[in-house]
Amino acid sequence: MNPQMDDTGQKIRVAVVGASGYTGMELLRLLINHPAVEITALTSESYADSPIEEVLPSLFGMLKLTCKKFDPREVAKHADVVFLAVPHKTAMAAAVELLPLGVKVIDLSADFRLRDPAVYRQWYGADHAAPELLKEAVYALPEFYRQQLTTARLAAAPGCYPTAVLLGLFPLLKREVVDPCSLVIDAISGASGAGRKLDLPLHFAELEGNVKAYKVACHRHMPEIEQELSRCIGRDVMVTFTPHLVGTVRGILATITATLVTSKDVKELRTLYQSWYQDEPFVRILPDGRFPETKQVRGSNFCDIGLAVDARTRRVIVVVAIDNLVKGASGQAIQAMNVMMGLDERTGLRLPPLFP
Ligand SMILES: NC(=O)C1=CN([C@@H]2O[C@H](COP(=O)(O)OP(=O)(O)OC[C@H]3O[C@@H](n4cnc5c(N)ncnc54)[C@H](OP(=O)(O)O)[C@@H]3O)[C@@H](O)[C@H]2O)C=CC1
Ligand SMILES: CC(=O)N[C@@H](CCC(=O)OP(=O)(O)O)C(=O)O
Repeated sequence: MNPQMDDTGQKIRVAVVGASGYTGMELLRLLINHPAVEITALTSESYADSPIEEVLPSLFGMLKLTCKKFDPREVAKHADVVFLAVPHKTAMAAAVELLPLGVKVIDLSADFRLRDPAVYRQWYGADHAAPELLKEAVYALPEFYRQQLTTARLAAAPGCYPTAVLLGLFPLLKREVVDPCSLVIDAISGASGAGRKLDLPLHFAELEGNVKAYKVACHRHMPEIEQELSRCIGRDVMVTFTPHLVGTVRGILATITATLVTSKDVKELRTLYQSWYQDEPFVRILPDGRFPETKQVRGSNFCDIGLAVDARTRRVIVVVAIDNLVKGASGQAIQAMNVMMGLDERTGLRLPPLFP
């Protein structure tokens, strides 16, 4: 098959719901260069009837489309695939309206990530609008659910922190190299992880020069991480997860520590990771002595992983970096779309990081 077309030889018509936000914007930045895609519809509630190049001046001259208020019939008329880049709770209502109209839906929010509606209610404070769809939705981490994505009509793009943590931990847990009760995760995010909406702690004067822990022991990504780790090894896993906000724009750096239950040295662990991810285009296992940096992945779909072993404490330290808006959101969603539409998974995503 021509890797630049779907199996009918047509361009894939794509709509972005929530085009005015950060992940919507990032979807457009990447999709504009995607050779198999035509962007056909954009929605925004606050900027209805505004040309996108006015809403997002960085796209001036690159995309001649006007944002409309969300109308599922209008969106479905113009699209084969719809990305939902809107807040939790809004996304599930939109998916319920869109799916019967025959489009594929890729949701960037958390609405279809958790499989148990009771867990969703506990962490998101609302009843799920479509619990039956939770069974159908595929958790869109292509490195682990590639096969399921090939036939999916509803994909739930993982959260940004879970993406980094799961890619960093799966090989260790699958190969039973660490004690699953010993997982401690410290992760740092830039402010774009919180979206574009106005919020006092994100004001320049409060954010610049600051680093702080937040939602300590109660972040809603904890159940998402635990769900996927538990599925990975077939028994319940709990983690200690501490997110931090730092005064920068993009990037997540996650440092994961776990107690080794076998006497593996760092060379053996690196070999394990290299073989685990050898066919993965977006996971890079760094060589001995090198550790990931957010600036080395910025603007790209890469997930960089570095490893160390502290022989004194018998703990392994896994450091992971991603760009929260790319591999942590929009790039990953496009990667999932490529799989769902039978395209080469790398299409439109072969971007070197933006450095310095
Ligand atoms: N930022 C990140 O790093 C990541 C974000 N996500 C998830 O992706 C989704 C989008 O996040 P992000 O782009 O950062 O958020 P933003 O706040 O930047 O954008 C949200 C978008 O949704 C629209 N919107 C807001 N409220 C409503 C509503 N009630 N009904 C319809 N549309 C609404 C907004 O604009 P308008 O008012 O113009 O319609 C805007 O286009 C969220 O669910 C978020 O959790 C996931 C992974 C990473
Ligand atoms: C810095 C910051 O505020 N980050 C966000 C993570 C956003 C994200 O990736 O994920 P969701 O789609 O699950 O909202 C937070 O902690 O809520």
